[in-house]
Amino acid sequence: MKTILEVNQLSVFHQESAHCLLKDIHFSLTKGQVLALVGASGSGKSLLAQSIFQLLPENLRQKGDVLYSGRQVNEQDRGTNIVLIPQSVAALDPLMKVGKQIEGLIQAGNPHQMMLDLLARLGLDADIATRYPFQLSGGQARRVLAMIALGSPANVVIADEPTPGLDQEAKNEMIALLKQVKQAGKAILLITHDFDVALQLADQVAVLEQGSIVEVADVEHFSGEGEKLTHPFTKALWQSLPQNLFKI
Ligand SMILES: Nc1ncnc2c1ncn2[C@@H]1O[C@H](COP(=O)(O)OP(=O)(O)OP(=O)(O)O)[C@@H](O)[C@H]1O
Ligand code: NI
Repeated sequence: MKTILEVNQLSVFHQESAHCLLKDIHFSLTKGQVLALVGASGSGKSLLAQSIFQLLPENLRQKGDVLYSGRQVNEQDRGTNIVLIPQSVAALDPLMKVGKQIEGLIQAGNPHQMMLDLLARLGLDADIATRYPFQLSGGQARRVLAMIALGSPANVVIADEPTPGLDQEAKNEMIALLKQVKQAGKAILLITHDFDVALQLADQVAVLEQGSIVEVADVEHFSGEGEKLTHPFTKALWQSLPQNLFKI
């Protein structure tokens, strides 16, 4: 299978103190592959997403390689080849109506109709399109962010926490949409706290601890009592699922 995103020896550090926040990260993604990235709050998940996207905060620097189709990622790749569903809903443009923001990214067919179809598929009223971001609830804003990314032509989708704030129905709809994105042959890096979501979508799960990937496990290895998993954090995640609680 052809690799479309490759991350090699990627490190992120403070510009001034050289303190390392991500250390020697490497993984690759092929078409139609979903890699879930899990880890405690503050372990570096969002920084990894931002560094792949080459959009780190100003006081941080990165070194190492991020390759799209075998060449270094550049600014033009953002939003065209690689798209980010950001963790913060502040990423929406506060001065532009929501419908226009979605339509702006849909390049094929009839953008207005596709925008309305996507709204309906995510269980959102059509009148959402005429509102400004501040007039949306947190869960609505999150779904709109996902729509913007899913409507884009990019081959690589980085989803930074796509499900918090969603009720079960909206969460299932988001999972179904991401499954369609996978089936369309796009690669997804799925950052999530919701381990159940990771297991429903991912081919592999990477575990980040204090800036390092400590294990990459095939999703099939999450079975039984987790004997095929190597790292204690990965085992603890598996054992903490409601269906496994009675076993420990
Ligand atoms: N601009 C910055 N300057 C200095 N340190 C930062 C900066 N941004 C993030 N950090 C630190 O880097 C570490 C990783 O942050 P990051 O946002 O990637 O965590 P995360 O795994 O996404 O957490 P969460 O699950 O809460 O979203 C944290 O310790 C954070 O305080
Ligand atoms: Ni984060």
